[in-house]
Amino acid sequence: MNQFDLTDDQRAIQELARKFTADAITPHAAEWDEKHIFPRDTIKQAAELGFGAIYVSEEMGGIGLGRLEAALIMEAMAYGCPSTSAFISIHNMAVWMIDRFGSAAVKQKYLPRLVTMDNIASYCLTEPGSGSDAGALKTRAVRDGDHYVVTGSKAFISGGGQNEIYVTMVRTGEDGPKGISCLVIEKDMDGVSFGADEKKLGWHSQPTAQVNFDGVRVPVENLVGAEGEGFRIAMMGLDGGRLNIGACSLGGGQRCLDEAVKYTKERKQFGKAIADFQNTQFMLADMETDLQAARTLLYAAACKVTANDPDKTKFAAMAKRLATDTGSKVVNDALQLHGGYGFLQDYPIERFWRDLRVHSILEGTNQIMRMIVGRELTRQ
Ligand SMILES: CC(C)(COP(=O)(O)OP(=O)(O)OC[C@H]1O[C@@H](n2cnc3c(N)ncnc32)[C@H](O)[C@@H]1OP(=O)(O)O)[C@@H](O)C(=O)NCCC(=O)NCCSC(=O)C1=CCCCC1
Repeated sequence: MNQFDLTDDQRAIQELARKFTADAITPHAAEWDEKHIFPRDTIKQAAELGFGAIYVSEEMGGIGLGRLEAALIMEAMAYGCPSTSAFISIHNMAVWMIDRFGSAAVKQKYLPRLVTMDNIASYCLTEPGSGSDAGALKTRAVRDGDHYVVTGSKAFISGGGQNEIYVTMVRTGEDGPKGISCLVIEKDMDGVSFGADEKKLGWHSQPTAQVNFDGVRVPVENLVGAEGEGFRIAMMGLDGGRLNIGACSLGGGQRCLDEAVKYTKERKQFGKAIADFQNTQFMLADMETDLQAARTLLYAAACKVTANDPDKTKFAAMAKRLATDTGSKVVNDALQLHGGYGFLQDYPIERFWRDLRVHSILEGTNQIMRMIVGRELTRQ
């Protein structure tokens, strides 16, 4: 695997995440998928390694690492289960928003229970009527004394109904991105309710549900950043989230490549291992090449986001687009190389095929990623 000039510390965190995956994730992932088990205990074990607060400073209980280290962790965990890795990534994105933009009071109130993952955070931007056009969201928060009164609904929320904390983008002002603010809302606040657990193609180890707010009274101190800064904060959160979703595709894709190499060396047809046919070798060669290329771009993008480089949003979008498209292509080719067996649940490929499919849709579709890159290139 590409080491991209990793430091000793980065290799150590990668090894820690790989060992955790081999011990605690890989042996159980097929069962979580088949029985739709949400592995809260395993997630708690991940938090004990610091994986619930990757970007949070050590004084606040986190491990204070950067975007490349986070990508290494997510990539390693996705080798066992892309769904569980992505779920932990989303929590980290929401926690980063609180840690980076929250007041001292809001950080003190929420971070101690989030870093341990005793409470888990959801990221609430998408609504039934606004997906790609996130700036058109309608959930309204009206100021009433020292509270906001929140009314509206959020759709496709990972952890919806299970998580305790909802980092929610709401409209406090004018139409469009500038009227949006970010609020921390708790599951147990009066007026919070949830839709049914969505039935999905993949990502079975995590719940997904609509979250509804019906006149929920949220203390003003739960505002993250100033009024009107919510869209920018949400987008900055997604710059990091998109890297991690890309990393999950790379980890899942690597697992499928490794499975395909193993299978084609064992499977015999026409009197020899199918790995000895040129067609197989060309396919495996392209899978390896494409994964390495996407990984190199993703790690470079991660360094740019950590450094707050002016090009960071463009690089995160390019990396998310390339890594998730590559993951989808690699898992599809791995399934083809497994022949009919790839279509059966006896082999892990079909689970990865289902889990990786959504990565080119969520946290910004790959069409929106191209739009971001195109806009940056043509900006006057
Ligand atoms: C790119 C986009 C389409 C942009 O839109 P517009 O044209 O309305 O807004 P525009 O004019 O581009 O911008 C407004 C202000 O905002 C600043 N800013 C934007 N990005 C950033 C950024 N990255 N960093 C800092 N500032 C940013 C921008 O500069 C502007 O400010 P200014 O007016 O200049 O002062 C945006 O809406 C987007 O991206 N959609 C995809 C949503 C989408 O990705 N969901 C995913 C939801 S989450 C999800 O899918 C999950 C699924 C599973 C569970 C977890 C979550």
